[in-house]
Amino acid sequence: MIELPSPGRTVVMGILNVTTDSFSDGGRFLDRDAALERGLALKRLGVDIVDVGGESTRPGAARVDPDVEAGRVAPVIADLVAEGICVSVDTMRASVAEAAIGAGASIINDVAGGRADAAMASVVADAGVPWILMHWRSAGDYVHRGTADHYDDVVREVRDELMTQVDLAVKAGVDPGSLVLDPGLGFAKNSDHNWALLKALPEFNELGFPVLVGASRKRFLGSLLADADGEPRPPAGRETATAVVSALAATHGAWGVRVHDAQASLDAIAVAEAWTRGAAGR
Ligand SMILES: Nc1nc2ncc(COP(=O)(O)O)nc2c(=O)[nH]1
Repeated sequence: MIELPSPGRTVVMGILNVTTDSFSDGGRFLDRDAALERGLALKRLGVDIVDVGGESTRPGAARVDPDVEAGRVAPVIADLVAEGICVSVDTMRASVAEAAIGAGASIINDVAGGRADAAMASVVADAGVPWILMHWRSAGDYVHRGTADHYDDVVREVRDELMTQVDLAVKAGVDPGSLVLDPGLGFAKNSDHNWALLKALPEFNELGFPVLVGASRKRFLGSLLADADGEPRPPAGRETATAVVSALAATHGAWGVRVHDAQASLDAIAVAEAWTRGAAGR
């Protein structure tokens, strides 16, 4: 069983999108050398995991052929693992997860939480790797990702639906100790849904699984920081808000945060942890 990183503080997962159209960094790291350089830069900054994704999940993104997705991520993963980096693969597809594990990935980050590919659980169980189960009710429904699903009580429903995903994973032979939960901020959820889920982070922690928070540069932060004309803050202007979310996530017990600007969140988490300890040193 491959263990999750546990650095004694909130884990920082640095994002490496090897895609053409991710919402805030699409196309920058499609080149293998550029992707490796980005991964090494993240390692130098001190991230615990580099999360490699080959298919954008932004609203309206076109699906990528599974072979293309695997072809994008596997070589980059192999290069990063060769440098001693802990790598997760961001995919909803069992075939891509299998290729990623073959290339050395040690964590599966699945935005569909197993609901987009019935074969994913057996791939994870056979490989004995940690599996991040993210909540996305309409998993894989890209067309409507930008449209919020209806929730009467988003916290209760997301919590219950995540636990259903846990039950299905365990029934398929996955070790419950290898699971991480993620509320899926922005995945068919509106701003109020996202803020309610963040406020409820302690309730998710009570489920007994590590919780990952993925708020980095997301639209609900842009809406919060809209200008006097109501124009949302663009993605590049959302780094401070992202770092504050990281600090608060750390304060409220998140296992990890998934971010683009690793330095800002590493600094924010260091401040939050010193504050909580009431002392500088660990
Ligand atoms: N576990 C997890 N994975 C994710 N992958 C992609 C995105 C979309 O953001 P990106 O396009 O910046 O990667 N968000 C998440 C998230 O919130 N949680």
